[in-house]
Amino acid sequence: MTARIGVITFPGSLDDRDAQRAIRLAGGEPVALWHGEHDLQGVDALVLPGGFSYGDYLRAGAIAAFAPIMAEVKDAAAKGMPVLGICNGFQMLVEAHLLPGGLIRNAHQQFIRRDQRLRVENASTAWTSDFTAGDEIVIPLKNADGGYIADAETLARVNGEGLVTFRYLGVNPNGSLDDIAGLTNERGNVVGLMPHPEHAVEPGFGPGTSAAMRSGVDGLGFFTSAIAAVVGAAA
Ligand SMILES: NC(=O)CC[C@H](N)C(=O)O
Repeated sequence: MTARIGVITFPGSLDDRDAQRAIRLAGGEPVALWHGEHDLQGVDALVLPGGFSYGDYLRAGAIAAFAPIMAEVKDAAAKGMPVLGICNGFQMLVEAHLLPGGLIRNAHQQFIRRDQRLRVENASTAWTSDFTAGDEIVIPLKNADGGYIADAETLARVNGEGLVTFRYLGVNPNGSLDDIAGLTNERGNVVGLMPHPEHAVEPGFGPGTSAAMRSGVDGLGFFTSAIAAVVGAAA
């Protein structure tokens, strides 16, 4: 079977096309979905892409979390469908309470764009199984509101239960608590992160300085992982 992975476009989404392309390059079939509908078109997995949904008004991701299609996203996530939120998509997942904590303005108050080193902390999620815990990857980071916050109890829980999926390496670019760059839920099907795997899927176009074996294409593993999860579940 070919895994059908939906990419939801919101008003202000920027990286939906890149996410679709990444899915195709990983061997899946991208399906374009629209925020204002209640139809997931039978997809096997979902990507909430990066961008500036609703112009980041109120808080980044806060309005998108109430978009009509989010009702179906929540149902699908509860049933175990792999859901990936990238940057603005991560902000939506947090605002929709599908992942714990919050994302606030970068500590230095500036928009940042850099090739970011990350350590894979949890390789047992639907989106990270093609990595090994401890792997270092480099993918682009570009946002204004990437500072991860949580109360002390939540922070202890995400650290203690292995829900931290990625940590920033080298520099902490935005003041995120405990260098947290990405999280998963307990079940491992919902993952969100601030950096952008969909921009590092083609040799010659992604960052070229990775210490890992997937130099320049470190983002591809996210999509191949989810495809394997979907195909494995159907077998
Ligand atoms: N690249 C993005 O998705 C940016 C997300 C959000 N608009 C921010 O600036 O934080």
